[in-house]
Amino acid sequence: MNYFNLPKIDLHCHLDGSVRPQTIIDLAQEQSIPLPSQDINEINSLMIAPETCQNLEEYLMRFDLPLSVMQTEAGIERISFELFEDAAKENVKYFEVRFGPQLHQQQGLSFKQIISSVVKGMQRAEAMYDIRGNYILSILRTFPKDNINAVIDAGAEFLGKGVAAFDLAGAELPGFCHEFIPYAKYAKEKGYHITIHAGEQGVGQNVYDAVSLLNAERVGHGIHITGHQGAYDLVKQHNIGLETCPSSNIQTKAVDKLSEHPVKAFYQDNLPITINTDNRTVSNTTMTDEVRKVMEEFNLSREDYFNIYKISIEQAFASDEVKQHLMQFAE
Ligand SMILES: O=c1[nH]cnc2c1ncn2[C@@H]1O[C@H](CO)[C@@H](O)[C@H]1O
Ligand SMILES: [Zn+2]
Repeated sequence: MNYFNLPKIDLHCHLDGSVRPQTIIDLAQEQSIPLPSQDINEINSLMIAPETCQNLEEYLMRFDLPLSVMQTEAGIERISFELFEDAAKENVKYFEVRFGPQLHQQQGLSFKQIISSVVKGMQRAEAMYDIRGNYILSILRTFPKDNINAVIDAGAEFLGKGVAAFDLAGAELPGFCHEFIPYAKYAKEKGYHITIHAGEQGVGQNVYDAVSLLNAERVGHGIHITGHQGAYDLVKQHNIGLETCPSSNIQTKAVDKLSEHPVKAFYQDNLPITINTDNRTVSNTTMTDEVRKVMEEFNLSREDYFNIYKISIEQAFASDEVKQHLMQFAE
């Protein structure tokens, strides 16, 4: 099967984990930021999470370098444009990209400037290529909470105009959802969709909490509902979208190897799974690669692929018009 040509939908991809290595070099030069090396291969290898990565925390250390050049409006706009361009060129037709506005204030940008820059970059790509998109605002779970509502307020102006959802990301501790109830509620009241990273690092209860306490409509990863019947049943009953990211899960040791990934078992049990990249640079992947890996490892057919494509449309935080457009590519 020609995986490159298949129409694809990516609902879980981080902007800062998906920066082109050459862009890091260019922007560092423009902004006089010292880099550990000027060699593109060296920069590339500093950005990719190594095989020896032991957990999510080690994986997350790869984000400091790209974030150092994502502190100006022009830099953020360019990186956003390039990510949508890269995705469009491998036939991603709809793309939801997430990022943490709190991570882009090292040089004093306001949340409005930051969010407006990512949206501008996306819109520039939408005008040039056959791709549609939306942004998801990720709050870092380990950061102080005093500016979360300010992020939500700044993003609310862009709802329906490039921003669609609220997310929690970063290191995953058991029981984290309890601390975020008022923020998720506020985001929902403002009109955000809700997706939450949960059940990535072993704790199925976190998925249960994300759905029951935070009103999550989708969860990032969610694979550890396998060990928690209550969470599994809740996901099934409420048709909660599971944003699976197979390569990332292997790097962070969420699963030991692809054959042990529950994506196929979930699919066979009619759970709404989607296939996504998580971090194109840090996980050294593309949608073409993720789709190929899953389909070949689990012997999925073309019909299975288009079933998953349609699940992704159903789970997308997109307008009805965009969903209809995406249905044109379905078989
Ligand atoms: O797989 C993941 N699980 C949890 N957090 C993540 C993952 N990938 C990236 N980030 C976190 O999200 C922030 C905003 O994009 C990144 O800076 C990183 O800390
Ligand atoms: Zn993620």
